[in-house]
Amino acid sequence: MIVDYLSVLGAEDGPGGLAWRALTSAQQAFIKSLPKAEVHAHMNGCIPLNCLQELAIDYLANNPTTLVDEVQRGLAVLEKGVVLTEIGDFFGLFPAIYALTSTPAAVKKATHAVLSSFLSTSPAQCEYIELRTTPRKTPHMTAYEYFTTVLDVLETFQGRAALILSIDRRMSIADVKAYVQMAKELKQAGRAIVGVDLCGDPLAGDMKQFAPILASVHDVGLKLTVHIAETPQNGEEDTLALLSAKPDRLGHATFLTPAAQAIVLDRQIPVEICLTSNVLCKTVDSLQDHHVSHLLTHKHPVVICTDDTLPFRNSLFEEYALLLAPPPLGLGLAEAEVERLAQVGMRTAFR
Ligand SMILES: CNc1ncnc2c1ncn2[C@@H]1O[C@H](COP(=O)(O)O)[C@@H](O)[C@H]1O
Repeated sequence: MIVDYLSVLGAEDGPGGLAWRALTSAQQAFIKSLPKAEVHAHMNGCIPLNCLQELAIDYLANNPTTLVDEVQRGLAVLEKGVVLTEIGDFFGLFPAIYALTSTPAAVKKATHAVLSSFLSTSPAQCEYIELRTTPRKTPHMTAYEYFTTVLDVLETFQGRAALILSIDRRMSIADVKAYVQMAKELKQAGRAIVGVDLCGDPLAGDMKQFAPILASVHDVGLKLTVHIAETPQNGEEDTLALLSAKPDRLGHATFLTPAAQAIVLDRQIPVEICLTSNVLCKTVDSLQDHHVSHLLTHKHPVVICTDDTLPFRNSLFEEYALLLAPPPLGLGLAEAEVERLAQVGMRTAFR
């Protein structure tokens, strides 16, 4: 049975909210008690809505003309709840969010709010988070200032958080080289950066050109994770090029071809699984059809993550509820299996 989320969703509910409420209080307590790691969370995709609304008040007061319509439209969509026809619609949400995080003060506030939403709730959503973000130049700061502002705030969480630098598939090769170099220098300077990610529009960029640059992060002890085979249009060439960079984890890995899948299973490359994200972006037909089940039958390492809590309105507790709740709201896994997956998550962290 496929759940028709649109007909059952309340303003605050995603698939995970429904799964969470289908659990007994003992099961909810069990999920809360598990030590967990969040390793696939995009900073600008995880800003709590109330923080974004506060940033919008400042922004609209200080920018009487620039992008006001776009920001108001974007905020209205996020407030109402995002409904996506396909994954391409998702990337259209970010210009409004980016307008609101374009000064160092706004970035500081947003970073603190994101990390607090994972680490400072009671109980915390996770013990440890690897947050990722894309260096971004704005009229108010350089990409280096943006990235180190996030890093400065993150380091105040003292070992409970580390940063991954995201490379966007839409970047020029010159930018990819420059940002990979930035990541290496920050790592060598002893900052709390543990890896590099590849993300963004799944169909942009020539991955054959990106792969050797991405692979070079290993030279300084950084780890590599790549969004891979996220859509059916990602061909085998694209996927194999990314695998040639020897990634240490994979994001999504939804549409691996048999040849790619053989490599992933053979090398035991852990896969970051974002159930709500995949269901709402419609890259999987339903939770029951999600590729995580296939990976689990192969006892392949997977780590359960949130991806973008702002548009998807999910939490790490709810993602775990999707594992435990009985079908069709969840996958109906046994508690021992859910606990094992939480442990895999802690082990696959890059720290
Ligand atoms: C749904 N799955 C996804 N697939 C691919 N890229 C994604 C993504 N979710 C988020 N991003 C990437 O992360 C950026 C926002 O965070 P940062 O500005 O980096 O902090 C988006 O612009 C997109 O490039």
